[in-house]
Amino acid sequence: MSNKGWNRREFLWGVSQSALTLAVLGRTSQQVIASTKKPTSVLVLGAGLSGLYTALLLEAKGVSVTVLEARDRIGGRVHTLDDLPGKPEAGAISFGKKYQRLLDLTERLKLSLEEAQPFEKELLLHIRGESITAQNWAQSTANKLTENERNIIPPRLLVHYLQKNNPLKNSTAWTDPKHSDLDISFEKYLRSKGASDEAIRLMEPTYITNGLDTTSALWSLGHARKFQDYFGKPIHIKGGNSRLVEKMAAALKSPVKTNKVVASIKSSKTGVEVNCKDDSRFKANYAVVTLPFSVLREVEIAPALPEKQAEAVQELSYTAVTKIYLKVLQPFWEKDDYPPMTWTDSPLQRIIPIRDNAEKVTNLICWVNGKNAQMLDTMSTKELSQFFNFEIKKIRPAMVNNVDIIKLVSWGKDPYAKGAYSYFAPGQISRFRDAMAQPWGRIHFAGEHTAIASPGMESALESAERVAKEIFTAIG
Ligand SMILES: Cc1cc2nc3c(=O)[nH]c(=O)nc-3n(C[C@H](O)[C@H](O)[C@H](O)COP(=O)(O)OP(=O)(O)OC[C@H]3O[C@@H](n4cnc5c(N)ncnc54)[C@H](O)[C@@H]3O)c2cc1C
Repeated sequence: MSNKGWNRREFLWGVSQSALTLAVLGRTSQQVIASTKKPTSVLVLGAGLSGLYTALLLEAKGVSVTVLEARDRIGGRVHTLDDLPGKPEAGAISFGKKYQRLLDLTERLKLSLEEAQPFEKELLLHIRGESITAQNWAQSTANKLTENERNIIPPRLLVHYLQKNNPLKNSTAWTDPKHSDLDISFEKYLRSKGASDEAIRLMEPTYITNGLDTTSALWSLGHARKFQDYFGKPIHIKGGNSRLVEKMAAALKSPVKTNKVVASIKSSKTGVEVNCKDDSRFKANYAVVTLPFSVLREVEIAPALPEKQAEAVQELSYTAVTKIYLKVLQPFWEKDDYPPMTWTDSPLQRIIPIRDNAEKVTNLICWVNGKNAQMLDTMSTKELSQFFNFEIKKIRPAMVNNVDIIKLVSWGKDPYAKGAYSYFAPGQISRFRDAMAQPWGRIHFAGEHTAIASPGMESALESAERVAKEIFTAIG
């Protein structure tokens, strides 16, 4: 996992001089191939951000790369819904000015950035069956928080507890064994910092995991530190984040092979063999696996992974996220005179407006995380639609008949993601962190779940750089 002997700038300079630039500027790729010491081939499994960036980095040094992707589209958890008004994102939405790798890539690929929609300042709270404006929250009878907490609106409680006195001073500190005493239940940690039962109840549903009790406090603090260090004003790629992965794929010498669902990976002394569900077979000197562990656990790996790594593949947690995209038929907020955004302690959790550049609401997303998302995932589309209408009648009657469900996206049910983001349960950082991304024979591992320092999309790119260095070292 270390970057010993590598200077990131030199490494990227190598890239800027070769595949990306050549492909993007249309120069011949022969010069790149000429720089290879020995002919080496690599199978990259998965065409998400980490797989595509790995492939570009390897091609830049003359490695012959084949990318295998299960879906009929590239990008994985970067997916702009081009078929919906306003082109909302199904996956990654925004990033910050310190996502250096992502910013370098967008510059090289001549993509434009623009400010992403900021978080809504005004919102309607619907708590314990009552509708309350944020301004009236502190005095509301539905507010059962303690004296120390009652001035904080429920969506800000987590920020309050996570950013106040975060013991992790930088974005890699969560991997330092000196903090392993924090690898305990996040709920227990929050209680030790004074969080009341009611604060726990309100924080639980919308947190970015499936439960406060089943999440490591160390992971949560590390995640909070990374976001604090990396984010700032949210930005995104003009026209949608899928434009980035599309351009990355187009810059590859060999097109991504889509509809290739990897079923088994074998590593031997001389190379790797990958078999896909359509019975196609691919051989190369090395494989880079970027599949989320939630999916990799169904792929046969031979020889079997070492015990701890195998446990990590089986047990790493992934957050269920279900998004219900809504078309606005009538501006219902003009009827009830509340802001368009709703935050509630009932199962629909958050209904967030999507705005165009003129701030006009184009549509809405009902964004549900964790256990509530898992509950929605058990429903048929018809049942979910009935449940949604039943719930909005209670939380926002003005919405009834004034919004229409136009799309459902469930990352939990997605067969090639099985969750939106990885996270560690209590005790898992100490058990798995060092073992989980170790190369096994000729199989190497990348993907957001294997990164250390950076969050979100940047973490996928961080992992690609690390794995490309591993392969270059292995080639010699
Ligand atoms: C709802 C949501 C919101 C997010 N918001 C943000 C945000 O605002 N900012 C941010 O920075 N990040 C955000 N992220 C996180 C970001 O999208 C991910 O960290 C990043 O895209 C992960 O890239 P990856 O390459 O590691 O994984 P993936 O993108 O999942 O790539 C893995 C690839 O492997 C493929 N695959 C799976 N199984 C197989 C198989 N058997 N055979 C072959 N291929 C297979 C998949 O189809 C996929 O293309 C969000 C993610 C989600 C889901």
